[in-house]
Amino acid sequence: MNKHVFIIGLGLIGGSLALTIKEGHRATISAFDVSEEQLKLALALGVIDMAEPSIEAGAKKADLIIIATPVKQTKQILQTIAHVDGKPSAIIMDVGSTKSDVMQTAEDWLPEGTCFIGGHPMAGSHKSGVEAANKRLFENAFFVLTPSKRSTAAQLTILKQWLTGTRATMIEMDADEHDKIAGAISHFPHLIAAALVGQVSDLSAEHPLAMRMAAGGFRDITRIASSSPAMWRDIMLHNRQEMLDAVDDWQERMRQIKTMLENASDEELFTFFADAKEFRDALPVKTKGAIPSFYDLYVDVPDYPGVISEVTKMLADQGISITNLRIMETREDILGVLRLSFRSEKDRKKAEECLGVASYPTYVAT
Ligand SMILES: NC(=O)C1=CN([C@@H]2O[C@H](COP(=O)(O)OP(=O)(O)OC[C@H]3O[C@@H](n4cnc5c(N)ncnc54)[C@H](O)[C@@H]3O)[C@@H](O)[C@H]2O)C=CC1
Ligand SMILES: O=C(O)C(=O)Cc1ccc(O)cc1
Repeated sequence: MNKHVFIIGLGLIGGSLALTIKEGHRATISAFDVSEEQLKLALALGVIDMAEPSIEAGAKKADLIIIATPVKQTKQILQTIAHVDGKPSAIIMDVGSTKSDVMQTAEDWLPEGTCFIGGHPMAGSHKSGVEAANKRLFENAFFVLTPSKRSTAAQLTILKQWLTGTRATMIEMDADEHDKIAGAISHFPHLIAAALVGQVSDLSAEHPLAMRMAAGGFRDITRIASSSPAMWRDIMLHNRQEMLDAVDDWQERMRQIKTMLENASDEELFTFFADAKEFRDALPVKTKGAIPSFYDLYVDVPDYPGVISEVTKMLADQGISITNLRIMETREDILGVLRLSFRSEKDRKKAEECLGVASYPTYVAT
């Protein structure tokens, strides 16, 4: 019999998972989202087979339930699911960026015998919404699973089979360890990126040129400051203690840097940068899917009618699919005025070559 997958919260991650599951399984995929727009768009894009009128309606018939909402909502949703008389063999998972709170809620609320396994794909983007969903989003990335008393080894194996289409590397981890590591490598960098942007934003009030001159390094290190504010607020609140510890550690590091600068200590400053470079250079090579920024290409186009259709036709003639297109409003803010998004690095490269032949300057700004 056809299996049924039910996704609650059909944005970037829910939509991307729907696409990966569709590839590998003959299952019916349905979804519920508080945003009707997201559901309509998902149906139009073929990301899901049907929309559900409520959480209860979808959860009742599902073999796999995926909660892919912001972490704050996940708690409420688990409480709703707890009252649904669903299939006894159903597996429930989430994809939230924090795990301890969610695992505790599942433990507190779900009836004995209900299977819940925490999940966190360590790949994503600063973009949100089902329109940004991409079946290659998780390729080669780590996908953390946090099994608990609420799951068996056999259920974990079944869940991994559902997720094979992600082509991610599954790792199992305790929720507290997950929150410590994710706190350091993912959550805290978001605080730093937003604080750096704040610093330059304040500076630009007096020196407007700062905004226009912000390039290279500043763009690299602050890309994630363009992420969803609501999502990151909730992640911070769910991983508050780890963030407080990280802020303490950071203040101590800044104090040491201040001393090095006050002492004009050239040797210490050199070592500070050299140590950082050594560790950074030794990070695993960024392969597709390992927390990618999407495959965007900025194209500097002249301002005359029809130029956009000229560019898109050129790419279509070469069989290169564009997944998104946006006209950037401020030329000063970014090199190039047209932002094209592609499904893969290969497509972006092909587009770069194709447009290069036609003498359009292109830029990659990750
Ligand atoms: N964005 C990213 O790069 C990553 C996000 N995550 C986690 O995945 C989860 C989802 O994130 P995204 O897909 O990026 O967010 P998103 O904003 O693209 O999608 C979330 C969806 O949930 C819906 N929603 C909100 N409250 C709801 C409710 N009560 N019931 C039903 N639907 C509801 C929203 O309308 C939206 O469509 C979050 O918990 C986030 O921490 C995990 C890995 C990467
Ligand atoms: O765009 C980026 O680099 C991200 O930071 C994506 C991301 C966001 C949330 C996660 O829990 C994991 C990855």
